[in-house]
Amino acid sequence: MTKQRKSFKAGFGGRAGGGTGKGRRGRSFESNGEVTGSGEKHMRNAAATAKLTGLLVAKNDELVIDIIGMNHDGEGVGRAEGYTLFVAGALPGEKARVKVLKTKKQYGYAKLLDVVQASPDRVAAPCPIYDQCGGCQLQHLSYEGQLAWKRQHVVDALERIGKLRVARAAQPDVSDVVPTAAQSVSPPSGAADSAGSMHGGAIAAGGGITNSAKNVPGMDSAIAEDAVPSGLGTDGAAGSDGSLTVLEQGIVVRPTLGMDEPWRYRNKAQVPIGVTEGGLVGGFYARGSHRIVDMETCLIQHEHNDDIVTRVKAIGRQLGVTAYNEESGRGLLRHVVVKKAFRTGEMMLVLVTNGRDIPHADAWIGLIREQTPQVVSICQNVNTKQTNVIFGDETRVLWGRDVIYDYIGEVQFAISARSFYQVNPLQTEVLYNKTVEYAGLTGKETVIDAYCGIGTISLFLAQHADQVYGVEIVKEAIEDARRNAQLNGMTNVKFEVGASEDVIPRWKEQGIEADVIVVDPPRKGCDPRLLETIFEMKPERVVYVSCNPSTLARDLRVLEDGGYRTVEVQPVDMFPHTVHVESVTLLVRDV
Ligand SMILES: C[S@@+](CC[C@H](N)C(=O)[O-])C[C@H]1O[C@@H](n2cnc3c(N)ncnc32)[C@H](O)[C@@H]1O
Repeated sequence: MTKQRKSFKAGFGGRAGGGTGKGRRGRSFESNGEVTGSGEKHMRNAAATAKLTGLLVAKNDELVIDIIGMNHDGEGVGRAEGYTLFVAGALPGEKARVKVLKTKKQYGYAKLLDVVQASPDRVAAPCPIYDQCGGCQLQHLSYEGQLAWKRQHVVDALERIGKLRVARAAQPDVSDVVPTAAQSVSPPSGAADSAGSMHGGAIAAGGGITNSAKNVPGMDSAIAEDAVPSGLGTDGAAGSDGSLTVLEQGIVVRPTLGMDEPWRYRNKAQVPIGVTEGGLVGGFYARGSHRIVDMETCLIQHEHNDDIVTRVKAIGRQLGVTAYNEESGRGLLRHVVVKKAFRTGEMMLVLVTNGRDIPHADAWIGLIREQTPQVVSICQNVNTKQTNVIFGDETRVLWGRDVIYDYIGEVQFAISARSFYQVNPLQTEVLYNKTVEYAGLTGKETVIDAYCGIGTISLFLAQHADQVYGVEIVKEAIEDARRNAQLNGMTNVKFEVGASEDVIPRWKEQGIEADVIVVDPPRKGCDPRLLETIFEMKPERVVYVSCNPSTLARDLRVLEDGGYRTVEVQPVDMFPHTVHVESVTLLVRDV
C-alpha cells in the first residue's frame, strides 16, 4: 500500500487538499482494525455501546476506513471492523475519514469528512452546486470510471442475483481501457474474504466467479441487492473499439457505450419555481427539503434550456408574477418546463400554473418571443392540485404550435407538452440501434414491442421488420405512438393500450406469432405472466432493454430456466454523472 497520503476535504468534488483530520476527536480504525487516536473515555463509551448493541461502531464515531466498493446509489462502501458503512462521496480504493451518522444491525451510514488517500479516479466535480443538488451522483468519479462502474454493476447483478456466468474476456492491452481505480482498490486487511468480490468482479484467485452478496455479513439477498456495492472491476475488460476476446464461456458483458461529450446532454428541463427575499427563483429542491434553491446553469442540461429558464424567471420578476407556494396553495407559477429538439433545434416552453388566468399574458408571450426565437411553441398547463405531481390535466397553447418535431435516427417524432420522450436523444439512438441489431431482423419478421411507451423502439424496429405490435399501459402514450407511426408513413405497426401481460396472451390466442419479442419494462422488471407468455410463444430471440440491473438479472434467470440463453449484454450510458444504469441484452431460444 502506498505511503503517500493525499487528503481531500469532504465534499465530493474537491481536488484541493485538506487536513488529514488528525486531532479530531473520536477513535479511528485503520484498515488493520487497530484503534488509533482515541481518548480513553471515548473507548469506554464505545465499549459500552458495543456491549449494548453488539456493534463495534457507534453513532458519532470518527473513523478512518477503507472504501472497497460503491453501491447502486453511488455511495462508497466502507468497512470498519467487518461492519459495512455507506459513505456518500467516497470512492472505491480510497481511505477516508468518516463520521458515523446512523447504525443498523447489519450496516450503517457515515459522512465523509476527509479523503485521506484518494482514488486515482477522483476528479473535481465541475458543477459548483454538485454537493447541494443531488441530481448527479457521480461527478466526483472520472467519466471512464463511471463507465467501468456501470458495466461492473451489471456484471455483479448477473452473477449475484441471476446466478449467471459472465465470460471473462481480454484484449491486447487491458490497461488501455480499465480505469486505474479498478486496479487500485485494495481489500482491507482483516476483511480479505469479502473485499475480493466487493470491488467487483469478483474473479477469485483461481479464476472462479465469486458471489459478492454473501460477503456482506448477515445480509440476506434482498437487502444485499440494494446494498452490496459494485466497485470498479478489472475482469471482463474489452477493447475500446468494442472488440473483445472471450476467454471462457459465459455471457459477454460489453464495455459501457459512453458519450464523447458527456455534458449538456438533456433535452428537457423541469424547474420548480419558488420565492425568496430576492423574488422569484427557480432551480432545484435543497437536499431533503422542499426549499427551492435558485440555479442559473445545470451542466447536464442543454444550454438553451438553461437560457430560456433564466429569461422566463427574469420576465416573471419584471412582470411581478407570483410563485406558487406549496404550503399555502397560493401563487401562480409552479414549474417552467423547456424542451429542445436536438436535431431540428425547435423548442417548447410550458408554463405550469396554479390557475388559468395569467396576468399580463400578452406581455409575457411577447417578451419570450422577442428574446428566444428558437421557441416555436408556448403552452400553459394548469395544475391547481396541492400535489408534487408536476402537470395538471389541462394543457392549452398560448402561442405557436402544440408540438415540436425531432428525429431519432431516421424516425420523426412529434413531442407535445405532456409526451414522454427520452431525455438523452444521442444515446437513445445508440440504445435503439443496438436493440435493432440484437433483434437480427431481415425484413420478414413479426416483432412484439412490450412496454412500448410512445412507440419509439417499435418505429425503429418497423423499418427492418415485416410487422410490429406495440403494447403500452398508458393511453396517451399509445395515442402519441399512433400519431408518430402516421407521421412517418409506417403502416406495418399496430399499437394497443393495456398491460403487456394481458394483451400479449390475447394476441397469441388470436394467432399472432412473434419471431422476436422486445421488452423495455419499468424498474420493477417484467411481470411473471409476460415471461410465461414468452415461453408459450417461443420467439427465436428476446431483446431485453433494462433500466435496472437487479430486475434484469432476476428476469434473465427466469428466462434461462425457461429455455433461453443470455448471449450478450450491452450497457449504454443514457445518464452520464448519475447512477442510472441502462443496458440491452440479447437472448436466444436454446430449446
Ligand atoms: C422504461 S419505459 C419504456 C418506454 C419505451 N420503450 C421507450 O423507449 O421510450 C416503460 C414503459 O412501460 C409502461 N408500462 C408499465 N407497466 C406496464 C405494463 N404492465 N404493460 C405495458 N406497459 C407498461 C410505462 O408506462 C412505460 O411507458
